[in-house]
Amino acid sequence: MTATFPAAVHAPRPPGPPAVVLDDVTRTYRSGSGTVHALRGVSHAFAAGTFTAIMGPSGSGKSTLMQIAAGLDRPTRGSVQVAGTGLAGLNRTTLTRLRRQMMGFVFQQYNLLDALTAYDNVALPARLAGRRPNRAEVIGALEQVGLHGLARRRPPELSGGQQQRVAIARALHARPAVLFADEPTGALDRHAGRDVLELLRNLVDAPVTHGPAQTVVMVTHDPLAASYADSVLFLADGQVVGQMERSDAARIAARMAELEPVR
Ligand SMILES: Nc1ncnc2c1ncn2[C@@H]1O[C@H](COP(=O)(O)OP(=O)(O)OP(=O)(O)O)[C@@H](O)[C@H]1O
Repeated sequence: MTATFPAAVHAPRPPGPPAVVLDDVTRTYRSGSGTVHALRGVSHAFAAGTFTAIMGPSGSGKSTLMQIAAGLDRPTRGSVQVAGTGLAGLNRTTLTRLRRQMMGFVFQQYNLLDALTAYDNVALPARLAGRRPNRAEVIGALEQVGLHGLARRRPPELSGGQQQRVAIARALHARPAVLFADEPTGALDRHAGRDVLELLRNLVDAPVTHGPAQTVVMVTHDPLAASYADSVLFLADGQVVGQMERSDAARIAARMAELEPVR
């Protein structure tokens, strides 16, 4: 493989208190053919103000871990805390409110509303939280991701890379404590993917003027994407089997190759 060390070499930031804590999380699915152990006793603390990539072979539990960390699914056993709040006892309404206040999402398929303009997609979380969006800030977020002048376009009128940047502008504007990204570069070409990764890196590195430091948790299959993170968490068969700090794509790829089942 020809992976090179990315331009995103970054200075370490002193670790803060955890933004997300998983404690002995197990998730079991019952299906027609039996029981699937998607996660088996996973414990991990994602420090605030850090960027973590989650990697592992297909079916190792990455998406399940992210869904549970974001309160979109509940563990069969174990507990999750986000910004100091335990998710276990929360009812659906409180959980939805916490998600809107604290979390942002960037998925492979952009999760934008096609009927809304880029501007209105960025302003949506504020509106959902009952706040009036600040026009200058919404435009500022779009400018920050290089979409100056495209505020009135709807997602179908934008390229994949531009749509993903709208999703990131929405996260910039909402300033969630934790941004969950699931294969955010999966549908993009190399150039657009690099732009997105640099934006995610900048979210974490930007000086915190108000509110909590931003934390990014990203699921990816791509070692080059993972090399933008402070830390890479490796899963296999529903368990954490390793962690690498500030590593380059070649070393991450080598670790992944050890985990992939021989075909
Ligand atoms: N709703 C479900 N019902 C039954 N089994 C499920 C369900 N969701 C996930 N699984 C199983 O749990 C395991 C972990 O799935 P998960 O999607 O978390 O893996 P992943 O590492 O994200 O995989 P991929 O890289 O292929 O997206 C797999 O064996 C999967 O088939």
